[in-house]
Amino acid sequence: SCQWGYDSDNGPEHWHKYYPIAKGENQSPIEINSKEVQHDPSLPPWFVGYDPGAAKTILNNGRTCRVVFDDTFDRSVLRGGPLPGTFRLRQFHFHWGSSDDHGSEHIVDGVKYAAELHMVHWNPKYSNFAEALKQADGVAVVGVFLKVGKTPKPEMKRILEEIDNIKTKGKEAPFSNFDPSILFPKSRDYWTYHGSFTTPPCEECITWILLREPIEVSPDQMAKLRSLSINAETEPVCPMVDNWRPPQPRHFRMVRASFQ
Ligand SMILES: NS(=O)(=O)c1ccc(C(=O)NCC(F)(F)F)cc1
Ligand SMILES: [Zn+2]
Repeated sequence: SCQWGYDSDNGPEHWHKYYPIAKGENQSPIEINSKEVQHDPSLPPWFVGYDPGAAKTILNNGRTCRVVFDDTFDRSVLRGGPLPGTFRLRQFHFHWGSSDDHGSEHIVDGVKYAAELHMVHWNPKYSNFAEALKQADGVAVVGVFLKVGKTPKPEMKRILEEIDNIKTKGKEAPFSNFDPSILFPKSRDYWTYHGSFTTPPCEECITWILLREPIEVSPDQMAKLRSLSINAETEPVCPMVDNWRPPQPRHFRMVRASFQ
């Protein structure tokens, strides 16, 4: 059936059968090779104005851990950088590996990070997210790499504390008063290119803003993320790990850097 996933029988190599765009020319993720990146001095800085009160719930949807925000008005927004106008924060989620040496979706000069955080925003010039994802300029995702080091990221604590309440598919818990910009690294340097959802329906609607500087988390924090399960409560335990899509062909796309 159409239940896509990351296993050998429903994973990225199968997605095109139900979502033909998965074989498109603007798919994500991609490999970023610094040598082929074009520094664009005209790229402005990006800004966020997030209202902590917009945070609503944290859920396990059987494929990732997602935090959802109220996006019924311009309450938490992203603007600047390569974007035309302001984009509304809708949710953020993660992709990670079964061990610290892989797990990110984008790969930078051959480096695979342990995980990748995606902050998903949509263009309110379209009436809703479902409409926006059909447009080339409909969605903007800020990607942040997670690397494993000795120092835990204190700002990840609240998210990881909720993991025990959303262990299995379909579990949801209230998640309020959270400004996700505390998860950003110090530097605002970024790469940007046009791409797609990295999961079905793989729509080519995303302006990617990938931050160059990773955030550092501890081994225990990564282990906490890996303690999530993809199964429902009543089903056999199946760890939620390796929920990443491998890099897709870049084709004729330019990757621009905001930095030299
Ligand atoms: N991994 S990613 O590219 O940031 C990414 C971001 C958002 C969605 C999403 O909203 N899927 C649900 C929808 F839209 F109904 F299909 C999928 C992937
Ligand atoms: Zn994602």
